[in-house]
Amino acid sequence: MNMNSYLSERDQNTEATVKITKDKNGVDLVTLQNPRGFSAQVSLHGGQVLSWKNERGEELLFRSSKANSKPPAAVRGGIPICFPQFGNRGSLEQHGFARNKIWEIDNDPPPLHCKDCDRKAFIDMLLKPSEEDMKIWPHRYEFRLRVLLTSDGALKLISRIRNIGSKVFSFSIAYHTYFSVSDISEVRVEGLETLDYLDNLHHKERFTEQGDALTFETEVDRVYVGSPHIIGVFDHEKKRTFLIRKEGLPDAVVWNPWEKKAKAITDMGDEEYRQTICVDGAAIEKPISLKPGEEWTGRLELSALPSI
Ligand SMILES: O=P(O)(O)OC[C@H]1O[C@H](O)[C@H](O)[C@@H](O)[C@@H]1O
Repeated sequence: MNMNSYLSERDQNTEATVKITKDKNGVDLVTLQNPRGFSAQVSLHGGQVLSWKNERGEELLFRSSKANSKPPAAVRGGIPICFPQFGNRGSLEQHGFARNKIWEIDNDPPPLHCKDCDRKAFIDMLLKPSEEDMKIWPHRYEFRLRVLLTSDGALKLISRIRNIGSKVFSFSIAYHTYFSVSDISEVRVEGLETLDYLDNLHHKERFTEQGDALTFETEVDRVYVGSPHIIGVFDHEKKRTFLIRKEGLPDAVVWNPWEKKAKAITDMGDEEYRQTICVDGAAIEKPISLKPGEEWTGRLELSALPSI
């Protein structure tokens, strides 16, 4: 696209919009667009962000060509929400059930302090347990998720989880963010140097990160504990930097399946591991405990910037 057509297209979009359509499985699909032409798509299946595009229409999140979008399958790509369990660290199914459920649109959410919400490119969703769900995880909760596109194109996910039952419960959570990258060999992750991590490839044993920035030459499947509020993912080939800002999410997961694991995964193309890196804001090592009536808030903000 040349600069003139880009500018005239941008000028036409002066308002933030929220559109709700149905996907091929009849599930609501919410499209957010900001005045600059950034867009995001969120499915009520899993409350999952499936797409995030910049003002030039370039996709910033990876989604596998083999992704199965039929509920209750988990969609491989975008930002699946792992709740109330991460991985196999508990008795529930892998990554908990939130990503498999159909969420509802929350038309009347409790007030939320949010400085970017005046531009209206956001959607509120809600997940509550059914009586069937209570047999699997016997806790009464309300999980509210706001997905928001800011006026400069950042994607924010704000979660509020409230204990509305009469017993304490605890949970883990991860925003399992599949970034789209040119090639994994071009990627560097900064902000995790010298931190301790739990290595899922070595029985969750604890190690300390030695090197400088993280680069990839083999499978990586780690939970970095107590990580900083900002992590950077640099893509040298695309000259793009993703910044991950997080609050209330002390840990960070880094995952790339590499070749062998990718071949074993049926909903991922053999070579597609090269086009993605998962870097998640998460709370895993110390599960979050909520007494009756208590609420937890976690915020994730993703921005995509040109590399300097
Ligand atoms: O295949 P999934 O259930 O979506 O999980 C994909 C991956 O998620 C996390 O990164 C885990 O640490 C990995 O062990 C797992 O392979």
